[in-house]
Amino acid sequence: MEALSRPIKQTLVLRPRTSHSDHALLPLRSLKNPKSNLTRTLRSVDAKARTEKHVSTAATIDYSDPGWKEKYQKEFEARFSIPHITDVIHDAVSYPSTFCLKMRTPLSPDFTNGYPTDEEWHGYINNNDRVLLKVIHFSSPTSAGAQCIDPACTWVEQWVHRAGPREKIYFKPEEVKAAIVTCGGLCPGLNDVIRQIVITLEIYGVKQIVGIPFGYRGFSDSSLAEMPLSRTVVQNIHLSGGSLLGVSRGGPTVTEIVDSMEKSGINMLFVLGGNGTHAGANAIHEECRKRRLRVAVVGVPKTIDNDILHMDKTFGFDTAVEEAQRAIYSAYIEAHSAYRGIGIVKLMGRSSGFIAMQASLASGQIDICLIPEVPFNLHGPQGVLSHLKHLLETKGSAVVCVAEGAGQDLLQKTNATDASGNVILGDIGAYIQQETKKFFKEVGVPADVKYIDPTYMIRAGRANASDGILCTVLGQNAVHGAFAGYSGITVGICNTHYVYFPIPEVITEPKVVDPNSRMWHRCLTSTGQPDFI
Ligand SMILES: Nc1ncnc2c1ncn2[C@@H]1O[C@H](COP(=O)(O)OP(=O)(O)O)[C@@H](O)[C@H]1O
Ligand SMILES: O=P(O)(O)OC[C@H]1O[C@](O)(COP(=O)(O)O)[C@@H](O)[C@@H]1O
Ligand SMILES: [Mg+2]
Repeated sequence: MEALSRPIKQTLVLRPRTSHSDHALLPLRSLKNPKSNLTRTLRSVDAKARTEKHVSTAATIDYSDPGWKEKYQKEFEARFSIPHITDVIHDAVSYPSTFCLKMRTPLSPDFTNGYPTDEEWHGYINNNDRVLLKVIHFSSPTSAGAQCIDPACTWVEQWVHRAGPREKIYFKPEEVKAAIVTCGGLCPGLNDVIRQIVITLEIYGVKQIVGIPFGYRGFSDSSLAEMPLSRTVVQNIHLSGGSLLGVSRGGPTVTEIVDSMEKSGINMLFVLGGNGTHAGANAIHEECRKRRLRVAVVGVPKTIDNDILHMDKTFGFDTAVEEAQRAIYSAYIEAHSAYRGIGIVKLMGRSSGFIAMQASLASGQIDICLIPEVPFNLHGPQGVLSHLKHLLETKGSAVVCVAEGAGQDLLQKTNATDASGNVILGDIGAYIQQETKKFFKEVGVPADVKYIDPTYMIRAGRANASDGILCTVLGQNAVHGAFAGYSGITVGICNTHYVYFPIPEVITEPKVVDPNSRMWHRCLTSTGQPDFI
């Protein structure tokens, strides 16, 4: 039995998927052997491409083979095909959907008279609908932010599955017991997603909906009872931050979780969380398959850091950037009002600097933005401290925005981890504050240094309007995905369209800021900072 609190890389088994007959795009049908060497090679090529912008894959793909592009696209289709309960439960039958916005009168409680309306309604998603994952045709590997598959940066179409309600569903609503669990740290919007999942489940006709208290822990702790949920219970929960259900890190084993689900009769599980939670969700999905349970496990990515692969953004991120403005503004006012003032703001971002970068850009008050993806020196003639001295001499004050994962190489490592196995980072903000004070004392010039860490104030807030809408669409699509019979999937927004991804594809590594991207360059233009190397 394996505990849940392990580093993701040890747990993830990237497995082949079989494709459900009516949801494969016809020209790109799954390969007979999706676990071929080519699959593995291309996966690593693609991962490398994400971090290095362009790749030389001559050693792994034979570009002289006129069919290389078609092979790549087939492999891609296999990788991004979404698991379906009929992959293992071959006799699972489908029913006409009970989700039809032409039938908004309350549905009969037991559906004994059959399912609503056979009339044609053009509100469903076809299983073969797809969304393009990449929309830019880079004509050269040197183009800003270019991600290329071959050295010539050829245009290769990469399609992913469109999210939304299907005409056929694989669960009878009266036989569904749906559960929702929220794991990891807080993030604005959790309550909005819970609310939408409950409301949409009720529209399908589900009567048994429960919340699992305090993350995965709620599956094993007998003192924590399931929380019954309904539209009445969730009606106003989005007006508060946090999670109605509570959150936690660490927790029971996958076996314990699935045992508990079986005991309680849960056959739809909605899992709200980040990369760790999704690794857990995928393990639960795999265990359900192993036991041949007719269960749908669907994730909704929750990461304030916006560090999940392939998605335009995750909920809570916009709110975090907006809330960060208040901290930055306070730091600016403190610095500007002091004699030779320096304000330092630390923002969230364990491995990705999206919040720091966007908050810096939005505020226009940041002189130095430091993110995990871009190494920097603090000391020395090119270092941050020398630049701060220059800023005090030329502007009279300065404001620094640092992401929590930045400059970890400058801090002493502790190897400490939290209950989920995440490395506990050193406090880079406090370190910069101390070193700044020390530096100005040593050079014998005054500096008034103020440090603000708004992390928990930001995390605990309620979602802003744009995140509220994102949560609404994601929550609704999670329910549509489960009813359509998909499992081991997560929902996301991709090039402004909503899609389903197989979970492993979005958590192989964190999404990071590309230091060669236009957005990072815009940030540098805005701050006017030099390279600190
Ligand atoms: N590799 C993993 N496999 C299975 N479960 C995991 C894994 N990593 C984390 N978890 C579980 O997922 C939950 C949330 O993980 P955590 O890393 O704290 O937050 P997040 O989901 O936001 O990354 C915890 O209960 C943790 O035990
Ligand atoms: O104090 P906690 O709960 O461990 O959370 C701190 C961490 O949570 C985060 O907000 C991220 O949370 P997740 O791991 O849930 O995405 C980090 O930015 C921060 O380091
Ligand atoms: Mg995480």
